[in-house]
Amino acid sequence: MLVISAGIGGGFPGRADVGSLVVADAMVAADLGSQTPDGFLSVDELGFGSSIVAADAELAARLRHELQRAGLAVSGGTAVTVSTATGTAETAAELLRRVPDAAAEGMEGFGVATAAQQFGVPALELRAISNAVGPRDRDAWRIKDALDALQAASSILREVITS
Ligand SMILES: O=C(O)c1cccc(C(=O)CC[C@H]2O[C@@H](n3cnc4c(=O)[nH]cnc43)[C@H](O)[C@@H]2O)c1
Repeated sequence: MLVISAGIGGGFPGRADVGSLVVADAMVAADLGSQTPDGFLSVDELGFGSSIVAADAELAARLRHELQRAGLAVSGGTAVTVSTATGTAETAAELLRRVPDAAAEGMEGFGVATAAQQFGVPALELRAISNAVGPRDRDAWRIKDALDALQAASSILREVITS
């Protein structure tokens, strides 16, 4: 059994371009914690749990390889999960400070991966990039391009998980 969280997402500039795919190595709840006068403390630092779930490394690597072989642009890195989509350069920079290998941003991945983990089921997160993570520019979102990339990836995904 395998749980896959797939959807559109933001891409960190220089890591994942609009229209490309990210197959995450890890899913991180990047804003789960507490603000303090001295900065953000994660749930890990607070001692309340873990903000990271690792993806199934072997499957993630195989999927990236097959997507590349099919001519699709794909990268790895961490998929951060947030409850407020990033809309400023400052927040994007803060997320990269917290999660230096962040490649994509979405709103569901960590929750899905945590549920899978609780049932002992491996998880993957696949994001097709519709927009850059940074200053909000709704007109620049390319949802159709991202959905086209996701559709192209889905048949390859099916082959990888059934082979
Ligand atoms: O209009 C907006 O500014 C806006 C802000 C947050 C979310 C939305 C959506 O309609 C999409 C939610 C959906 O898409 C994923 N997604 C896509 N890009 C991002 C992003 O840069 N940061 C976080 N989530 C993103 C998300 O996982 C949801 O599934 C519109």
